[in-house]
Amino acid sequence: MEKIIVRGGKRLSGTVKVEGAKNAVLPVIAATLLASEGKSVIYDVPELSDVYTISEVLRHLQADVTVGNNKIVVDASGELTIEAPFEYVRKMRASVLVMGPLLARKGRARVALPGGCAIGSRPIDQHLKGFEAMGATVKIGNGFIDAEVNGKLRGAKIYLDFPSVGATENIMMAAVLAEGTTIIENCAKEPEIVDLANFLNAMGAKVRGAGTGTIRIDGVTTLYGAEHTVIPDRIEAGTFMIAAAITGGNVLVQGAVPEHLTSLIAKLEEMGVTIVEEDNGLRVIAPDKLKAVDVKTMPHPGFPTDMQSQMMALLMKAEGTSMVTETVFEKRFMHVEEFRRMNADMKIEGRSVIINGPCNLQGAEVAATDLRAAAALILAGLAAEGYTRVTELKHLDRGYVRFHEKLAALGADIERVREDVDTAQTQMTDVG
Ligand SMILES: CC(=O)N[C@H]1[C@@H](OP(=O)(O)OP(=O)(O)OC[C@H]2O[C@@H](n3ccc(=O)[nH]c3=O)[C@H](O)[C@@H]2O)O[C@H](CO)[C@@H](O)[C@@H]1O
Ligand SMILES: C=C(OP(=O)(O)O)C(=O)O
Repeated sequence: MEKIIVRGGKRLSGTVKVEGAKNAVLPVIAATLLASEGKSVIYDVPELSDVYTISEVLRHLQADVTVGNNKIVVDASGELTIEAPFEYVRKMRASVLVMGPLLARKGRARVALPGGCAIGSRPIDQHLKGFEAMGATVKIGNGFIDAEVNGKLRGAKIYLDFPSVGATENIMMAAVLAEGTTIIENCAKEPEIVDLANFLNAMGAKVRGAGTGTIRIDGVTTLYGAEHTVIPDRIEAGTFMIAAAITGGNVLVQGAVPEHLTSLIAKLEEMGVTIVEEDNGLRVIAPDKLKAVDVKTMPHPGFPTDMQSQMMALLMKAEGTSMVTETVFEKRFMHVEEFRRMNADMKIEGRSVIINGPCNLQGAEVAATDLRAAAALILAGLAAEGYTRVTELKHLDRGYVRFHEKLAALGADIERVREDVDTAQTQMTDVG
């Protein structure tokens, strides 16, 4: 079993470079399926297990995919198949993003129904509502979603009940090759939506309004392979900003885009952290004492749910009572029990968590329950007394490239080890 072992108490300093964004590259890779002519070349692709999973999905659909050196080349100009099986969807829910492109290009898509998720039920009804509005028939049975359109998809006016990131992306990708105009209202405004729109437009699509609450798409007949550089990962950047703040450090997060991080910057400043915009990123300088604040997750430009658990780690070190309210996902608080194993003083009240800081954090053996919880437990470990051992690293590898190496380069006492269950006790003693 692999573990990250971190000994708390080191002040981080230096420079860390942010990778291309996981949540931008996955829809962009799905969108390469729309090109019936030419190859797409995507740059700044992070080396993450999710990138390998979506690449496998595309290969399964008969696209020609080459991944390496932070670049991915996709040739989808040949005959594509239409089915994304459960073995991929179970590893990564974002596999459902091939549905829009397949419907647009092939008139049919068959995608395994995503199963349960540690952060709450995650239906895709808004994606399907959009496809139906464009003329598709959607059937669910035997663990699959089958969508089919007689002829071509037709442009439609679609109002989303919630500004879902995935539904906005899937509907955009379906609409670019539809007949006529599609208008998506109450759509998501995340920077990753803008990145996808830029890539689609580079392929020859006509998408306007990305980044606002209404997107308008005029369908075109053909899309072509294009080149694109993925935006920097604002969640990875935010995670390193918190690493600096939680260790009393001074770190330059290279590649962090201030406009993508306004809510996090505002909250960190409220806590007393100094944030300086430099030419190539954000410098984060921790104060002597952190102040408690309340945080509520919201769709962009609100505070991102993908930063909620890392922020909770930081609030455990702040003086006073903080409240974190999660409004985007149903139950994204699995990390609370793990924080408690580290002596955190916090309790769940409905959709909120009350944190009484500063907590005297102690190292413990803890298990990552989802991707961001993995990062948050390591952050807590940086500020805890003694050794913290974090397991279930498959979650971390979905979204962070060489996380422990980057932290070690900033001065953290951290290593990633493989421990057999039988010898775990001995080795833990050795390390600890
Ligand atoms: C690969 C990727 O980009 N993942 C991100 C994306 O996930 P994802 O695209 O899955 O998130 P959504 O914005 O769709 O989901 C937000 C909320 O809407 C609900 N919902 C969504 C679709 C739908 O058809 N019906 C419905 O009820 C979900 O259950 C959830 O409660 O945005 C989330 C919200 O910022 C982030 O946490 C994820 O990291
Ligand atoms: C929840 C996340 O990703 P996904 O939607 O791929 O599960 C995340 O990036 O934190």
